[in-house]
Amino acid sequence: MFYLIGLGLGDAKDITVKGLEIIQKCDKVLLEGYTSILTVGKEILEKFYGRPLIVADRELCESNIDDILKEAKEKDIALLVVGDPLGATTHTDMLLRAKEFEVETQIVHNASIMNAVSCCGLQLYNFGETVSIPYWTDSWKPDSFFDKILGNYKRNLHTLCLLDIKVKEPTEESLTKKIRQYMEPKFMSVKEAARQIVQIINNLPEKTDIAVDSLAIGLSRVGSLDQKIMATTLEDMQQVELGPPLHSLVIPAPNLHPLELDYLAQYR
Ligand SMILES: C[S@@+](CC[C@H](N)C(=O)[O-])C[C@H]1O[C@@H](n2cnc3c(N)ncnc32)[C@H](O)[C@@H]1O
Repeated sequence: MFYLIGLGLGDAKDITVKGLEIIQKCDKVLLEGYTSILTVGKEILEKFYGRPLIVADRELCESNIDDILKEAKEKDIALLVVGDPLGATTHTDMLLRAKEFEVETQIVHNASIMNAVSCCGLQLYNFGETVSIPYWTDSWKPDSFFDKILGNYKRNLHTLCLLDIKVKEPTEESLTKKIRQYMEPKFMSVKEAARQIVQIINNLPEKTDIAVDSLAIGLSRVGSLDQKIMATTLEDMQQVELGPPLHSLVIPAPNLHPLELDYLAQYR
């Protein structure tokens, strides 16, 4: 059996009872470590679950998944995913592949940033399409996510912006010299995301509904005891420090429900 188990967002104790019981009986437990991270590290999880975990990077999950699934035909194997295993991640491909191999699967759901974002007071019903904001490089500055934010805004919908994570990427030097060397993991902050959005707005040929003085909400480490939420203009968000990762940014709709406004007031 192949299990996909969500770990939730906070710490080791956010695992469900069902998930923990499965982890404890499995032959092998993998921890997916490239689409999200918990505020606690692998060692703390291992101590809490009482068993070793194998970190599964993108290469293992994408290129070597067939080997894992073949093994899951005979053994019980679990893949642990931070948040919900199907929330804003692409793990459905694994489930389809498992079906091809006739491997039985079970999903254990948990909280995701996709629903926990409601901690800022905005109603989930009023969110539009979620966007991902990628890290810009000197030569690659995609801005199509801004059109989606604008589309939501025009329909009076909020936008959840998920921010780029870069783990185990080859360094420039390793690519040219063909050596194995990886850069330090990078997690985009609300400050960096706001800077990219402000740059897009400032480069637009004409004004749009979203301006640098539009409201934005920064969220960090949602679900953990030291989560932080801050509501301010996009311009000011460029200076906001919300501490260690992970961060998300929300661009609220222009006309908020009175309850949303009241709740948000505590974060301004
Ligand atoms: C691929 S998505 C998360 C998928 C995860 N499986 C889930 O259901 O939450 C990763 C992005 O979500 C956001 N995120 C995840 N957990 C977060 C948290 N606890 N606080 C703030 N943002 C978070 C960050 O922007 C991060 O880069």
